[in-house]
Amino acid sequence: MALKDKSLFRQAAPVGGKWIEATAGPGLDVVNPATGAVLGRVPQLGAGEAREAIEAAKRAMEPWSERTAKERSGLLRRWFELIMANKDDLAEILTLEQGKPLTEAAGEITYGASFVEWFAEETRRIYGDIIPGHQKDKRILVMKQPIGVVAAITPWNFPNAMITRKVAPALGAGCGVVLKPASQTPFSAIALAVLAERAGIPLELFSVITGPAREIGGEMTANSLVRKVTFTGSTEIGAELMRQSAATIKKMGLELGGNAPFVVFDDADLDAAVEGTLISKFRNNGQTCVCANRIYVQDSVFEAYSAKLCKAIAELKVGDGMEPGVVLGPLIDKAAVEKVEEHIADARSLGANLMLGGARHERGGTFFQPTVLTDVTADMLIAREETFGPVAPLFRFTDEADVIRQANDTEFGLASYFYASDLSRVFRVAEALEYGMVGVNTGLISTAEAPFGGVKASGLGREGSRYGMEEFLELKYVCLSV
Ligand SMILES: NC(=O)C1=CN([C@@H]2O[C@H](COP(=O)(O)OP(=O)(O)OC[C@H]3O[C@@H](n4cnc5c(N)ncnc54)[C@H](OP(=O)(O)O)[C@@H]3O)[C@@H](O)[C@H]2O)C=CC1
Ligand SMILES: O=C(O)[C@H](O)CS(=O)(=O)O
Repeated sequence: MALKDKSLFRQAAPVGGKWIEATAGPGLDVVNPATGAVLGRVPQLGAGEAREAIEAAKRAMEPWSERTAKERSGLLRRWFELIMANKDDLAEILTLEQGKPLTEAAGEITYGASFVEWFAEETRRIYGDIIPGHQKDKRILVMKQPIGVVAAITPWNFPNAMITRKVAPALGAGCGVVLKPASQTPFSAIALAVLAERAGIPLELFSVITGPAREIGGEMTANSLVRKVTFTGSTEIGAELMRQSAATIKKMGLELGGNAPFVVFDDADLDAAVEGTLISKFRNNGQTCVCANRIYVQDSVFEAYSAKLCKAIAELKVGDGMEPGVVLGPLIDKAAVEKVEEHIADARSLGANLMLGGARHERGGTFFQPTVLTDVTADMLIAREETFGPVAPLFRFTDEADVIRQANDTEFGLASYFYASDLSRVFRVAEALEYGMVGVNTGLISTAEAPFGGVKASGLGREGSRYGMEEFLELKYVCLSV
């Protein structure tokens, strides 16, 4: 690891304002998915440290929320500036622990920092209301106040941005945060805490608890000081956390699984559609919850689109994310490879044809060939489950009403995409798709300015945009008799 600032790679975790070193007790190894080499160790913490962190965050919240919005905003801005100033180091740490190519990791750091920048600005615009009274002597005030201690649990696929997308608005709202990052990618979270402390944000407000998820999550969901649980990950775990949180009536923010349709109509710009497919399907090697998971192509353009797509995919370089020119890194682990293989085998056994790839890459390990399947049908696993890998399954369709029905035929509702030119079709289809987000003639929709989130089994709430700040606030109605 050739960091400019070696203090950013810290084998320790901040708990309630104190750093606990990995060498101080039992630790957890963190492995580079591209090589299998151990990168370093983090402390193995548990319910006790989670409780300590929650209590410290509660104590620190009072003076923190009493600071002016301008003061909190200024400290978040400073954190943003430090993240951007250390982008290269943060990107290297991210690539080494998660596997994505260095250029893509740098893009994630910029994307993650944009949430800190955005919520530094939103912090100063947490407006309340004064509503005309219902009686002559009454005045109605609506105040917005910090919800309380926030517990955040984040996944391995975006180990920087999924953290800033939660921690920045929570701190801006005046809350304290206790974070459990994914075990495969804790160093990106720890580096963010190093920089938050350096920016002047009190460390008691931002703890990182590394260790067994179920034990730590159990404390987070049971502890009554935690008033908000914000989670990004699988639908299965999101539902479990919701059940566990019910006893203490916590507000839930759930960014869960997806099964995004990507529809190419006969009036689409096919070159743009291929470009959109590459970014939507192969970003992070297909390991994002908003990746195109089912690609529907209208009959009359199927041959032209699929030929263009295969030509473009064949040029994608597979390799270690630290190598120049690599576009597709390794999958996160062996289980991810096995799920991709299961989806391909199942589809082919039910009649799908292999147009490109289809097997483990010659590099070995968890590298996989980018793959295109045709003649895919709704009865295949790949149509019903999120693949979370570099497989593009192509479906044919005839008419608009039919493809909308197919696109909506899933319990998920996170992201969806379609390419078309006719304006009335654009509005018809965008309004008919049952998803939290719709990309029209684009395969990349994620940005701090917009509300990110899903419906149905894809979750609750929104992150980013002005809506993302509301998730960490409570409304207080004051009825004033004057
Ligand atoms: N909607 C969205 O924005 C996103 C959704 N996802 C979805 O998540 C899945 C892939 O991510 P993956 O990380 O495997 O998902 P998981 O749900 O397995 O893990 C996500 C996080 O939850 C933790 N966790 C796991 N089990 C528990 C538990 N019982 N109690 C508390 N915390 C727990 C994990 O910790 P540990 O690492 O220690 O196991 C990790 O930090 C896919 O379905 C994907 O679609 C992923 C990213 C974004
Ligand atoms: O974890 C994910 O998949 C992210 O939410 C996707 S995005 O925000 O980077 O698009």
